[in-house]
Amino acid sequence: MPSAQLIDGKAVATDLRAAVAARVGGMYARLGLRPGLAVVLVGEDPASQVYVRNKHKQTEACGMQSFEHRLPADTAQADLLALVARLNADDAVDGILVQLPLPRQIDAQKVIEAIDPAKDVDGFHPINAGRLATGQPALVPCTPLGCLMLLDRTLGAEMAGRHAVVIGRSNIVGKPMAQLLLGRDCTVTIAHSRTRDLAETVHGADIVIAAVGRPEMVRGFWIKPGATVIDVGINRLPPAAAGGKDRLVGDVNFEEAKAVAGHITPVPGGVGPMTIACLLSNTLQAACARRGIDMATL
Ligand SMILES: Nc1nc2c(c(=O)[nH]1)N[C@@H](CN(C=O)c1ccc(C(=O)N[C@@H](CCC(=O)O)C(=O)O)cc1)CN2
Ligand SMILES: [Mg+2]
Repeated sequence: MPSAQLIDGKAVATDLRAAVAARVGGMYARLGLRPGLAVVLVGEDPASQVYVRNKHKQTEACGMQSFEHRLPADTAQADLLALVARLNADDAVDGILVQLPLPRQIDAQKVIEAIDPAKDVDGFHPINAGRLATGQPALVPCTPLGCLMLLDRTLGAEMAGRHAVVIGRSNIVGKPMAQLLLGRDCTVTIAHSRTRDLAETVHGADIVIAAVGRPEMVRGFWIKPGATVIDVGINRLPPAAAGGKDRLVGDVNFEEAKAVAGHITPVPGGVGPMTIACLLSNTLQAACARRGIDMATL
């Protein structure tokens, strides 16, 4: 049985963090400035706590300042908006990220729109989404940006003219991913839960991006032989046997798909590590843009 080549997101993320750290070092040496990232966590969602802790550690490890704000689960929307306003006004803060999901009393869209677009390192503000959609320089959402970097390394210029199918239409992954693929001259289909003949649609794809949030939904027989498969899903399943650990699976049935695909990302160790590395890269980009520094000179 042939087996796909694994796309090692962990290794690419390590390289990207090293490149960011080198430029952060250059910025401090030349200008005495350190980019600052503020991360806001509301509530105690266990997965979010892990992600925020990792963001803090990796921000400091690459030489940037990390400002962590933890608020109780019953925080009023007005209080969160007031904190965002303070961070917008704080010159030491180059990037602001409010960890999602937010508790239900808070309208996430209102919070996203309150962030200064110049500090919106998540790239979720409508100004950045509009810039991406119209081909202008933008802060780009971290997960799709990470997927694009993995594709650039795997396929490079061969992406042009290829059929890419994005499964999922969220503002956070599916829609920006489709824009980025268009920017690489792919022919792009956005599929979703209401798409008819999803298996057939996916079978026509040279590049599959699975971002549906349903464990192992994409089956091996859906995949065109030799296709490149990028799995964005992170689904935690109960242990397979008593006493075991939770299992993490993607949106793709990995064992089946790897027998058919040309290249595939694993879960864990594929797209996930790229998300935080791209956040650090976006923070450096925001710091340079806000301060009129040409990043290439660092
Ligand atoms: N404001 C935001 N909220 C959320 C985002 C985001 O980009 N901005 N994305 C996700 C969570 N996320 C970062 O916040 C994230 C998810 C997964 C990983 C990761 O490294 N995954 C590992 C597995 C880790 C594990 O065991 O859980 C992997 O796939 O190898 C990093 C960041 C939702 N919220
Ligand atoms: Mg992964």
